[in-house]
Amino acid sequence: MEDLRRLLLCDRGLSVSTLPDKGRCLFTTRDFSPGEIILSEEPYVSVPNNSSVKSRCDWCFTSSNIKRCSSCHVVWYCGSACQKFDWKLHRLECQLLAQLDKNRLRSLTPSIRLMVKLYLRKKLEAEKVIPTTVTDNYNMVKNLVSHITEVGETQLVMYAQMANLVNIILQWCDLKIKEIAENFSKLACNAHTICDSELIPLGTGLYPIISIINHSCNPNSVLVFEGRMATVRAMQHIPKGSEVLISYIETAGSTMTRQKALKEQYFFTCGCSRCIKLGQSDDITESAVLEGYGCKNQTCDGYLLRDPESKGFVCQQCGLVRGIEEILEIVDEEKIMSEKASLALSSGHANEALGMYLMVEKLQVKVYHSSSIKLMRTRETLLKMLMEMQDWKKALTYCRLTIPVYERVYPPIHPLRGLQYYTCGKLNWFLGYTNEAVKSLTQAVDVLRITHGTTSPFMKELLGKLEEARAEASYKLLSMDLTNGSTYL
Ligand SMILES: C[S@@+](CC[C@H](N)C(=O)[O-])C[C@H]1O[C@@H](n2cnc3c(N)ncnc32)[C@H](O)[C@@H]1O
Repeated sequence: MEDLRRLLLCDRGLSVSTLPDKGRCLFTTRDFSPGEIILSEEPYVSVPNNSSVKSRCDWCFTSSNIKRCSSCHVVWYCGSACQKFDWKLHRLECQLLAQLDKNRLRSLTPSIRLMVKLYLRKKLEAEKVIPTTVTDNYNMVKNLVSHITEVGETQLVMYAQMANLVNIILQWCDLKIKEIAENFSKLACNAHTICDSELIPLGTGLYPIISIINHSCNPNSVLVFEGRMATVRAMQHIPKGSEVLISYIETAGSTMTRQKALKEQYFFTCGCSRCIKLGQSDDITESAVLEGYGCKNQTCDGYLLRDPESKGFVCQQCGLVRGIEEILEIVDEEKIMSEKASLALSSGHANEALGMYLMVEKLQVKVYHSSSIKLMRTRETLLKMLMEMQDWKKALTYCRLTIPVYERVYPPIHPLRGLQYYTCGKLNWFLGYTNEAVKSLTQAVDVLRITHGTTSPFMKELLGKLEEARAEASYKLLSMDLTNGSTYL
């Protein structure tokens, strides 16, 4: 820990301190500017979320040109370079996986594989096959919080079952189920979901230094990935002596929803600048808007609060009372339709699912506030489906409908907000709305150059698109001037 402190302090303008209510915390020892890289780290161990429909390279996570390992038939690689990087560890894993029967292979989830890889890495470090560094060694894993004493019984039983399976796979006589179970608990509150630049999950990785970073619902930094490499970037000016904070959860929800998610998975009560407002009048309003019902009068955009005197909710804008029974009737209908729609979508009946999601949206418009998160999620699903069907016009309509809610629930610099502007820009571009495309792509660049940097292939593509759109907008303007000019002649 002392070595780590010195290393981080000297090289990166960071230091590790321990606070009684938070445990280890990462602090800055110099200023960081918006978009600046605070920390980059390779995973200690990682694993892709492979499924029967899509597999990825075990090292770099690409899904292109991958081939299955010819010995174990479980792990995939995109080429000999990635296979070589992974070979020291996979050589051992390969022998173990090759021995598993069909039933065992079916229970080989990404979490189980990650744990097997963790123990194999520990063994290879002990045997000096894999060299260790101050920031890359099993002691870093030992230092992670597990919260094992706070884990509920059902979860403990599940960890024990998973530990048993790891034990069967490894076949080591000195392994203790209790220790493996505790390591599963560590993974639950320390491992990170590896995503692509568009924040689509690809797998899971354990990044021991990044795991020192605590959470805030109003973070000053963001975690993004390029392949397996994780990078924490400053989202704003971070003065020397500040704590580096990222968000562990989806921050769009109400304070109560966020706190519930943090308590359930990470066992703490967040005391960030947003969470301390819990129960204050602004917080109650925001929660009613985001997760509550809308006014019965469709032309009124008021939010509703429960009327303690009557059996209903009162619109805080026009005073209209809405009965609980009427609300529940629509909510029930919406729930049933949502379940059917999701089933149709997962069974590959895209057209049927689209019709159902449109009905869900109609019901949600009837019952929820216009800035409801549920309604926003349905519109995101519709947007995604329509894009897959290449119905750009309708997709743009739904994209536009989500933007005001994104602008309400996410701060100006937030990757999801930047990505939604990007989608809007691309759709405008496909449809030939050049000026709108320039506007949305500019908004996307303003956000994503800070959260994602400017050098990744993803960002280069975005910057190229913006340049193209700008050139076309200028060309159109010039042609219009010439046409107008010729009428005057
Ligand atoms: C990924 S670890 C972060 C590093 C951790 N503080 C440590 O000592 O290793 C996640 C755990 O840190 C603690 N934590 C993170 N953010 C916190 C916060 N804002 N307030 C209190 N505890 C927090 C919780 O115990 C949580 O389960």
